[in-house]
Amino acid sequence: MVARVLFRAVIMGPPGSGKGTVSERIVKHFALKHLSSGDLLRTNVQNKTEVGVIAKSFIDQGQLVPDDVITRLILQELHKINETSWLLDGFPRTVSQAMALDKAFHINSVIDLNVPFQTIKGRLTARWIHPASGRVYNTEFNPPKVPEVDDLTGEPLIQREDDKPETVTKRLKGYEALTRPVLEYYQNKGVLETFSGTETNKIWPHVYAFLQAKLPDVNQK
Ligand SMILES: Nc1nc2c(ncn2[C@@H]2O[C@H](COP(=O)(O)OP(=O)(O)O)[C@@H](O)[C@H]2O)c(=O)[nH]1
Ligand SMILES: Nc1ncnc2c1ncn2[C@@H]1O[C@H](COP(=O)(O)OP(=O)(O)O)[C@@H](O)[C@H]1O
Repeated sequence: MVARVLFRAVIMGPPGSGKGTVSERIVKHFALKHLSSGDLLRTNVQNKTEVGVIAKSFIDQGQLVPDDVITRLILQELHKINETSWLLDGFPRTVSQAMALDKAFHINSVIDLNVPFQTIKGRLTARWIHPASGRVYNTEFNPPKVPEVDDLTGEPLIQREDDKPETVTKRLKGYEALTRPVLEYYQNKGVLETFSGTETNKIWPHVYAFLQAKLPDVNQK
């Protein structure tokens, strides 16, 4: 019997850099399960779980949820998909989270979307999401077929409370202070792969080529 080799990847980048958009494309081509910390937290907030109630005030203020809360939540989810290759989006966001993740799993690659802050700000005010699936739209870049309606389910789209300009500014500052050191952490481990640019459509072919060298494309015609 051939042992199955699991591939564990993380996608990083400032808020609005395109992590969700690129992740959607990655999972269309490669057999990776996508786990987004933001989507998971929003589901918890909506369902008013214990974690959701704690997380809500931090998210609304553009602050990170405490390390112990998010780390427990994510590791619990990852253990549920232990037999699968995965792509983790939005976690880790602090060095302490990265160290906790390292203790539990070996990370093969970290994809870093390096998009200038100036480019990001305008994108987020035009972002609309379908909360149940995590599908992401943009009124200019990838509008839904019908305004404010999800293409696949026909359900309403929403704008995130934390995509207001003043909250975005806070989130970007938080990224600089707390998350940038995580890039250095992974750089030192030799697993960081940075993709720089201002447009997802130009960044994507490079991300695709990088992954294709490591994984079979399951969507190839
Ligand atoms: N104008 C523009 N918008 C983009 C581009 N790539 C993604 N977006 C939109 O920018 C917003 C943020 O992207 P998202 O994937 O949610 O970023 P994340 O916060 O890193 O997960 C969404 O509304 C996307 O549809 C791009 O190249 N140009
Ligand atoms: N790893 C994490 N650590 C702490 N807080 C997190 C983490 N992931 C998500 N959050 C919280 O959820 C919010 C939304 O996250 P996310 O959807 O990933 O935003 P974006 O895609 O715009 O970067 C963050 O601003 C933060 O409050």
